[in-house]
Amino acid sequence: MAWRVLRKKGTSASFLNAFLSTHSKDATHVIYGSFGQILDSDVLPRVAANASVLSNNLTIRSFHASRNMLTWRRKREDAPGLKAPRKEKHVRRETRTQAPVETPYVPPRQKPSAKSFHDKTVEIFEGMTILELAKRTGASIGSLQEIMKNVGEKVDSEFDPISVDVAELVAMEVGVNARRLHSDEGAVLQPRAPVVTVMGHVDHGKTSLLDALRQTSVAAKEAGGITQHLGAFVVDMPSGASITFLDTPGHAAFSAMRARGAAVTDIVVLVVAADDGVMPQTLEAISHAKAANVPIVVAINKCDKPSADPQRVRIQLGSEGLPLEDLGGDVQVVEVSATSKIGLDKLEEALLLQAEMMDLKARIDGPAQAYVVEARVDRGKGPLATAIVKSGTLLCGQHIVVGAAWGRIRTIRDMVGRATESGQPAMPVEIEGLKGVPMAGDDVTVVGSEERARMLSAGRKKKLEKDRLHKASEMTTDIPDASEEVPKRVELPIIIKADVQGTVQAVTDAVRSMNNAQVFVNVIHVGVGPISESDIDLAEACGACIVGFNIRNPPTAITHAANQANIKICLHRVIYHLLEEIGKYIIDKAPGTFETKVAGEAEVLSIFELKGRSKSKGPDIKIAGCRVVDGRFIKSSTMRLLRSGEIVFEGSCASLKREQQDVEAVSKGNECGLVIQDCDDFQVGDIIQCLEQVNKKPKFVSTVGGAVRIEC
Ligand SMILES: Nc1nc2c(ncn2[C@@H]2O[C@H](COP(=O)(O)OP(=O)(O)OP(=O)(O)O)[C@@H](O)[C@H]2O)c(=O)[nH]1
Repeated sequence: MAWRVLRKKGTSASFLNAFLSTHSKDATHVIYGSFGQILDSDVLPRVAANASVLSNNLTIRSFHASRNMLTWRRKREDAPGLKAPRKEKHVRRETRTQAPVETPYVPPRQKPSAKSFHDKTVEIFEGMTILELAKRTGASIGSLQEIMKNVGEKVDSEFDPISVDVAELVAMEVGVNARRLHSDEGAVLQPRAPVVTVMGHVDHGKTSLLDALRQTSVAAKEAGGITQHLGAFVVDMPSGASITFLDTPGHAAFSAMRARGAAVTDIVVLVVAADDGVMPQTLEAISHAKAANVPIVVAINKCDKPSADPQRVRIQLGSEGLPLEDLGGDVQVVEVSATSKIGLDKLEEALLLQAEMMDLKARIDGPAQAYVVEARVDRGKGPLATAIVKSGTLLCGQHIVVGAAWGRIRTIRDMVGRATESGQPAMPVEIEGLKGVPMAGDDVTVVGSEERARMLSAGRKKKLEKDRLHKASEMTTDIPDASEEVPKRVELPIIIKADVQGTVQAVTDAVRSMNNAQVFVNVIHVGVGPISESDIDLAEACGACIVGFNIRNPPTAITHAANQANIKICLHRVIYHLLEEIGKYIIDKAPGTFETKVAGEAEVLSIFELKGRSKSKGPDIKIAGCRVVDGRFIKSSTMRLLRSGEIVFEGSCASLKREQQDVEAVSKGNECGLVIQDCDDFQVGDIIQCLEQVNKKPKFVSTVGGAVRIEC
C-alpha cells in the first residue's frame, strides 16, 4: 500500500488535488492531514469526491488540532520511525471517499481591523460553500447570506456550493480581495508557447533586441515589416515551435508594469550590455523575476563592440547570486548583438530549451483565462485591451469582466491586427467591446451573462473606490502633529491623463513616489485619452493640476478654460521631463523648513557709549563699532555676539548706521555702528554674526535608474 504523510503548512485542497493528479490511480493513498491546515473540513467531501475520480482506493485521514494531530498510534503502524508528538490531545476522524464530514463552524470572536480587512486576500473557487467563504473572509455566515440576498442570489444552506462569481462579489462586499483559483482538473492539457519578457537596464538594448527578434517573426515578414500592433508579438521557429514576446518599457517609472509583465511571463530575458555590465535596473529585473518565480535566460548584448567583455558580465552576475550555466548553475547565457543580429537564433533556441524543461501546457477547451498587458482607447473602436490568453479559448461574443471593466467581445484581433474568431493559450490578442478601460495586469474573466458581467464589474468598482478612500484616509492621518515643529503638510490634488492604461499607472506610481512629509500628492482622478472638459471641471472644483503624458494637446477651448480657471496643465512625451516638472511644482507648493544661516560676520573694533540723559529718557546705550569681514549685515536680522567662540548674547538689531546714517544693510569690507537690543556687553575683539532665516525647500532627486523622489 502506498501512503503519504502530507502536513505541509498552508497547503490546501488544491495541493491535495495536485498531489492526486500526479500519483498513480491504482495505488492506495492514505493521506494524513489536519482540518484547517491541509484540508478544510467542508472542502474534504468535495476533494474526496474529486479525488475518487483519480483513485478508487483513496483514504483520507484527517484530524483536529495542529501539528500534533497526526495520530501517533496510526502513524506508527504505517510509518515506523516518526517521532511521537508532544501531546496526543486530538480528535481523530477517518473519512472514506465521499463521506461527509461535519465540523461546527465557530465564527471568529474578534472582527479584524479595517486595515487588515483591506489588505486581506482570500482564495475563492467555483463550487465553494458559504461556510468555506465565511472561514476565509472571517465574516459570519449570516452576514454573507444577507449580502447574497441583497445581490439577488438564491440563498440556501451554508453547505451549498456557490458560483465563483458570487463568491467574489460577496468577498468584495465584506471588504476583502478575492483571488480566483483555477482548476484544470480533468481537462486535456496541450503544449503551449512560452511567454517571454525582455528586461534590463536603460540603454542596454532591450528595444533593439525586440526589434531584431520581431524581424524574425513570420507574421512580421508576411505583413511586410509591420508596425507593431500589440505590446506583444509571436516569433515562429522553423521547427514549428513559437515564442510570444512581451514588449515592456525600460524606464524605472514603469517598474510596476514590468512587475506585472513578469507575472504573466514564463521566462525573462535579462539583457545586459557587454560593455556596461550589471547596472541597478539589471538587479531590479533579477528581483522581479525572482519574486515572480520566473526563470531567467541572460542575453549579453552589444557583443559586437570592441569594448565588450562578456566574461566580466558573467562574473558580475555570478557574484549577484545568479546561478549561470557556465558556473555550474541552470541559468543559460547567450552572447548576442541586436544591431549586428548575431546570436539571435541561439537566444531563441535557449528560450525553447528553457520552455521545454518547464513543460508548459495549457487547457485549450473551455472558458479562457487571460491577462491584460496593455489597454488604451481608440477613437473609433473605443476601449481596446491587449491580453495574453493563459488557458482555455477566448471567443467572440463572450461576456467578460476585465478588472473593473466589462463588455461583450465584439472583435478579437491577432498581433498583426487581423480579426480572428478566437484566442488560444500564449496568444496575444486585442479585445474590442469593453465598456471601460481595464488596467495592465487585470485578469480577463469570462462570465455567463451580461447581468453577471455588470454585477461583477460594479462590485469591483465599488471595492476599488472603497480601497482608494481607505488609502487616502491612511495617508492624511500621516500628516505630522502641528505641535511638532514640522511645517503643515499641504495637499496637492492631481489629475493624470495618458495615452494607454499602462502608462497611466506608471505615471501615477511615479507621481505618488514624490509624496513627501510636506506635500501630500493626492491623485484624485486618472484616465486614458486627451484632457476633457470634465477634467477641467474636476480640476477647478478641487484646485487640482492636470498632468498629461503622451497625449494630444487639448483643443483651444479646453486650454482657454484651464487658463481662465487658473489650472496648471503639464504635458510631456518624455517621462523624465514630466516628472521633473511635477517635481518642481511640488517643491514650489511645499512650505519648506526654516533654517538659521549666518549671513554675515563682523569684528568689533571699538565701543561707544551713548549716555541716557535722564532716567525717563532710557538707559545708556552701547554701540559696537564693527567691520563686516564676511557676507552682509541686514538690519532686520537677529544678531549673535560671540566671544572666544562662545555665544554670549543673541537679540534683534536695534540700530545699524554707516557714517551716522541709518542703513538697512552693510556689506563686506565696510565699517558700521551696531546696537543690539538689550545688549551692553561688547568687548573689542568680539565677533558679531548676522543671522538669517532661510526657507529650505525640499529637493528633487533622481536615481540613475530613473526613479524619482522628493527629499525634505
Ligand atoms: N553596438 C551595439 N549597439 C547596440 C546594440 N543594441 C543596442 N545598441 C544601441 O544601444 C542604444 C540603446 O539601445 P535601446 O535598444 O534603445 O536600449 P533599451 O534598453 O531599449 O533602452 P530603454 O528603452 O531606454 O531602456 C541604441 O543606441 C542602440 O543602437 C548592439 O547589440 N550593439
